[in-house]
Amino acid sequence: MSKATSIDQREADIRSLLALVNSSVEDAIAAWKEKGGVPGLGDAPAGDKSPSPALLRAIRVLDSASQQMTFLLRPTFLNLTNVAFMPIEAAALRTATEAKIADFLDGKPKGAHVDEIAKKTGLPPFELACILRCLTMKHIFREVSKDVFGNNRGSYVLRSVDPNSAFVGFMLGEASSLGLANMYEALHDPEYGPSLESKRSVFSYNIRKEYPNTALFDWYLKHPEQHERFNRAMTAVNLANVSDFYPVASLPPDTTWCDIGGGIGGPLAKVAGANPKLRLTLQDLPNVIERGKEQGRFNFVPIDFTEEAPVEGQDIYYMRFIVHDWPDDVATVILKNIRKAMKPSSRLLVHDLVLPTPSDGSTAGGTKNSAMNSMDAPPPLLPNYGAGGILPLALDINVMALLNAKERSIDDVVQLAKQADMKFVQFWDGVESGVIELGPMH
Ligand SMILES: C[S@@+](CC[C@H](N)C(=O)[O-])C[C@H]1O[C@@H](n2cnc3c(N)ncnc32)[C@H](O)[C@@H]1O
Repeated sequence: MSKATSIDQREADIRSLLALVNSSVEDAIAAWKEKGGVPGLGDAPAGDKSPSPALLRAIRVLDSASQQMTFLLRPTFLNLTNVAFMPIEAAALRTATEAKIADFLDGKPKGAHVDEIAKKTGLPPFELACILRCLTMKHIFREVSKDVFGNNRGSYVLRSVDPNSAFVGFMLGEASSLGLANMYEALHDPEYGPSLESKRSVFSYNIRKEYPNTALFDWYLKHPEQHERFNRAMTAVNLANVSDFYPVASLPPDTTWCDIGGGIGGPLAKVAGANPKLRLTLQDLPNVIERGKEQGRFNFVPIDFTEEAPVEGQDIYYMRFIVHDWPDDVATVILKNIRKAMKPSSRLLVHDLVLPTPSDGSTAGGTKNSAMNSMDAPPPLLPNYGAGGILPLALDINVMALLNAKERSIDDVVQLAKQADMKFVQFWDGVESGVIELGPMH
């Protein structure tokens, strides 16, 4: 246990946290101004602009400092409810999303009475009012007057045309009810607990009676509606766009860029927007590629990346949120398949959430890179930013539960790359996520 701090030091720490809140708020306002100005509670969200790394950096400090500060000042039981009550908010959000309430409220600036919303959705009015009022406390919907609810910035993205609604549907649908449920029981199970195979995850445990030996992506093949929603959900993931922290715009004309496991083309469309002179290829499973074709304009080549190499001789191979979907043995096979297709100058960009590593001057693959460390939070914040740095750690649990997979540190990826005859070139920091650039070893 750490040595108890003096009362004076504790007060000083809280004031230091408040100073970090103040400075990070100014940084966040400046970052929003770059994108047109700070949004209000009632505004519709501004298009699908990706957050800048500067904004993500400011928010990381703000979340970290404000949540550490309130944790210190709140009674312990109330701190516990912050986590233990999360399923209540999640259930309310799922219900409002499934009922398409944001669609019904669209174009109604004065909102609608809960009785009217209840009639439209087939849900009972008393319960519905409880659900909507709870969500208004989190700035999702607003209560215009007693029992009259309207859309706001938080609810507008729940309209069914918006991929964010698919993301909520996926996370609070199969990811929660089949992925995160019964985690304790699955991890205790003598067959599923110790196994590292994709088809022995918590998700596979929960579906084992109906679908024995089945991993998530195989289950999706039998559930086209959820599969479609999953593919749309991925296009909602709006962290820093790769072109905001990797020099996509300055790549020479006709550079070939192959997005492996690119889904229905969300990330590739942003790459095309940053540099229209690139030659772009989208690869994914055949049925996903068919859906991607509806988005147009790329070279579409189906692939099973666990079985075959991607298109040969590309300048850049790019994978976003792919390596984190697989246990080490399969991830190595995928990297080996890509290595087969690479020419000496090819680069592989592994874009994932990156687990923090200690700031002890350690190296990735023997190459120092000062920008690669995220365990550098200013004290008294936790070195890994605590609440402000939770995303990679939370998603580490999510991919573990769904696929027996994991998020990785830079060194973890470099170790996998070595087994596939690839070496570390550089790390590109996107704050929440990052790109690990790899090249052929020989
Ligand atoms: C987490 S999603 C990421 C999609 C996209 N890269 C993005 O960031 O939005 C994983 C993708 O891997 C694809 N995938 C899964 N197994 C695959 C396989 N064996 N071969 C090719 N693609 C696969 C899925 O269809 C899905 O599009």
